[in-house]
Amino acid sequence: MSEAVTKEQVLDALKRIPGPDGKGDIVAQGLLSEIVITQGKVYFSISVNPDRAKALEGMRVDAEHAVKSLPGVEGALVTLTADREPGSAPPPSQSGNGAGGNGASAQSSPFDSSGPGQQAPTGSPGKGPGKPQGLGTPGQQNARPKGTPVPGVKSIIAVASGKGGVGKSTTAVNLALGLKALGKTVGILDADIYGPSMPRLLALEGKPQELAGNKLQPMEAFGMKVMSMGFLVDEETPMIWRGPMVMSALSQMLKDVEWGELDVLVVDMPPGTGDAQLTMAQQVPLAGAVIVSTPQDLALIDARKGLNMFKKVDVPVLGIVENMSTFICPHCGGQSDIFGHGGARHEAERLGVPFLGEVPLTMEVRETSDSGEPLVVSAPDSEPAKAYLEIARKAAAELDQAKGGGRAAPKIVMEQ
Ligand SMILES: Nc1ncnc2c1ncn2[C@@H]1O[C@H](COP(=O)(O)OP(=O)(O)OP(=O)(O)O)[C@@H](O)[C@H]1O
Repeated sequence: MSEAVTKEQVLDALKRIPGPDGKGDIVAQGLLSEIVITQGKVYFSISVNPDRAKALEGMRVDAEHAVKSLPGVEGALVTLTADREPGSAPPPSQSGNGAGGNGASAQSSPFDSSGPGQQAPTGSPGKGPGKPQGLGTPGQQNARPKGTPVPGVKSIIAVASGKGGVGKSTTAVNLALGLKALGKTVGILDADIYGPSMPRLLALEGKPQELAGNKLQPMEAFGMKVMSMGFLVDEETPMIWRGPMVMSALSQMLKDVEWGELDVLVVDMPPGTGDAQLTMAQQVPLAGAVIVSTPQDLALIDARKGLNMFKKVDVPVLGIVENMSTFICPHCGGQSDIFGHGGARHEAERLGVPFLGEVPLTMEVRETSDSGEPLVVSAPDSEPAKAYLEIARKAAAELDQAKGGGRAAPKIVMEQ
C-alpha cells in the first residue's frame, strides 16, 4: 500500500493550478478551504465568483486531477464555492489523516468527477435508441404518465442528487434501513446504472436467482430485498451501451422482480438531472423523492435542479438532506465546515420544502458504507446513525402526508 498523502503534498500539487484569472495559482490566491484528508480521500473547496462557476469548472477538474494523481490518493471531492471570501479560508486544523486508506472498491471511484453522473452519457435514454415510447419529451411540462404500479409495493420513493459523489447511495441505504427500523418492510432498488453502489454498500455478490415465469428473486441484505443494476449489467459493459439498456432493465427490475409485500421501495437514482433521470422519474410510479446535497452553495444549485425535475413530473419532494455537513476529526473531535454548513436547510426553507436533516462527514460513515456494514445497523447509537434515523422518521411522516392528499397548501397572503 502506498504512503498516506500529506496536506503539504496536496498543496504543492495545487500550486500548479492557475487562479481564475490565469494569474498566480489557487494556493497563493488563498482560494482554498481547509484541506481534509481521511483515509486517502481528499476533500476541499475552491472559492470562486458564482457568476463564473460554469467557466471555472475546468479549473475544478484540473485541481481534482492534480490531487488524484498523487501517490496515496484514492479519490478527491473538490467543489467550487461562493460562500467564502477569497483568502478567508479557515485556519488549518489537524486533518484526519488516516492510516492510508483501503477498503474503497476497486471499481470506478464515486469521487471520479469525470465519471458517472456529471453528465448523462451519450446514448442516455432520453436521446438514444433506448428511449422508451410514449413518455413524452424530457423537459416537457406536466408529462407524468404515472408508471404502472408494482404489485405488492405500497410506496416507491426516489433518492436523488443534482450531481455525483455527494453521498446519495450511502444516504439511500441508511434511509432504507432507518425506515426498516421504524417497522416497515423495505426494499432497495439501485437504478444507478453508471455506478451501481449497492453491491459494495451492502457487501452483496452474485446474481439474483431466476424463478419460474421469468421472475427474478431479489437479493437480501439486513432484512431488505435488494436489486441492483450491478447484478444485471456486466461491469465490463461499456458506459455508452448502458444508457439504452437502462429503461428496459429498470422496468424489468420493477415488474419482473418478486418484491413481495413492501411498505416502501427506495430507489437509488442515477446522479444528476439530465434526460435519463427525468425519464426515469416519469416512468417509475414515485410517491415522493428525497434530494441529497452537500451544503456548499453551488451544489445547491444542482439540488434545486433536482427539485425542479421532480416538480416537472409532479412527484412530491419529501425533503432535502444535507450530507457531509460538518467534518468531525476522528483524532481531536474538532469540527470544521469544509463545504460550508446549513446551506441545504436554508435552501429548503427558501424553497418551501421540508429539511430532513444533516449528516456529518465522518470516517465511520465512509468506512462502514465502503465495507458493506451501513452505520444504521452497525452502530445505531452513533451520531450519524441517529441523524439517518431522524431523517427516515421525517421522510416517513412526509410520505404519509403526501399520500394522504399532500401537504397543507401554503397560506396565500394578500399584499396590501
Ligand atoms: N457523511 C459522510 N461522511 C464520510 N464519507 C461519506 C459520507 N457520505 C458518503 N461518504 C463517502 O463518499 C463516497 C461517495 O458516497 P456515495 O457513493 O454514497 O455517493 P453518491 O452520491 O451515490 O456517488 P455516485 O453519484 O458516484 O454514485 C463514498 O466513499 C462514501 O463512503
